[in-house]
Amino acid sequence: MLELRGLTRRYGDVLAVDEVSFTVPRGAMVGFVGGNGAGKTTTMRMVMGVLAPSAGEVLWQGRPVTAGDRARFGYMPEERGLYPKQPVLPQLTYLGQLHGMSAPAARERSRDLLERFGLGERVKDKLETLSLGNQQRAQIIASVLGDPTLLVLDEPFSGLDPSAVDQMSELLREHTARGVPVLFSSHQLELVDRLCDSIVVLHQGRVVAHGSAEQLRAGAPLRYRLTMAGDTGWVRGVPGVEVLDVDGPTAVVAPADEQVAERLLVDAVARGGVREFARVVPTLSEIYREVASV
Ligand SMILES: Nc1ncnc2c1ncn2[C@@H]1O[C@H](COP(=O)(O)OP(=O)(O)OP(=O)(O)O)[C@@H](O)[C@H]1O
Repeated sequence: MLELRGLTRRYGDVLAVDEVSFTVPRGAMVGFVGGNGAGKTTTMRMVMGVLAPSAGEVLWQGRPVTAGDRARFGYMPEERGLYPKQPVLPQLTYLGQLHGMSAPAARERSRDLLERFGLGERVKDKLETLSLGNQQRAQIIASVLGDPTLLVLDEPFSGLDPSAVDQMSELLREHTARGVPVLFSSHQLELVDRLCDSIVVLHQGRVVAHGSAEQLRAGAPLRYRLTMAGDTGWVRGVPGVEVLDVDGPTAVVAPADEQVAERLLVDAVARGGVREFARVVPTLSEIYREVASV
C-alpha cells in the first residue's frame, strides 16, 4: 500500500501541494483528478522522489519509502521518459535492464508487449516516427517493464483513441489483479469514473473530495426531476424545495432532505398526472465542478 501523509510542496510563495493525504491500497486503481495547476504532477513527483517535499512523507507498506522501493515502482512522468530519436525496442530493453531484468528477458517482454499492442512491425523504428498514440503506448509499456510493485502514471490516457484506452486499461487491470496499486492522473472524468476504485479530487493543492464514485455521488446535493402531464410551476411554492429549473411539465428541484422530497411527491400525486419522479444522479464532471468551485 502507498500512503501519502501531509505531503506539501512550495515553490517560493506558491503553495503547489498543501497537506495532501490519501492511500492507494493493494490492488486498487486510484484516479487523481483536478484542474490545470491543481498539483497532481507535483504530488506524483514527490511520490517518486523526483522532487523533495517541503513537508509530509510518503509511506510504502507502512514505512517511509526508500530508494530501493522506488527502483521497483513503474513511473510514467508528465515529460515522458523515452528518447524520441532512439529505436523503440532497444530503449525498452535497456529500461527493463535498469529495472533488474536480464537483457534477453527485457527484450522478450518488451517485444511481447509491443506485439500485443500492434507495434510488432515498428520495433526498430525511432520513437518519434510513431504516431502520438503509438508513442504513448510505448511510454506505458516502458512503465510496466520489470514487474513494478506500484504504478504511478501522469496522464497515461491523454491523446489515446478509445481502442487504445481499452487496451491500456486492460494492461493496468492486469496489474491491479496481481495486487499492484495504481495511481494515475487524468482529465478524462468519465474514464476515471469507469476505471477507478476510488478518486482523489485535488483543487489548488488540496484534496477536496476522496472516495469511490458512488461515495462521491452520495455526497452530492439531493436533486429530483419531476415530470407531470401539466405545468409544474406550482413547485415554487413548496416549503423546503429549491427550484433549479422549471420548463413547463418538467421541474428540477433540490429538496432540503428526503422527507421534503416525499412530501413533494405526495403533493404531485394529489394534483394528478405524475409521469416521472426521479433522483438526478450527477456525473463525475458535475461533482468535480461542484467540489472544485468551493
Ligand atoms: N518548477 C516549478 N516552479 C514553480 N512553480 C511550479 C513548478 N512546477 C509546478 N509549479 C506550480 O505548482 C502548481 C501545481 O502544478 P502541477 O504541475 O503539479 O499541477 P497539475 O495538477 O499537474 O496540472 P496539469 O493538469 O496542468 O498538468 C501550479 O501552480 C504550477 O504553476
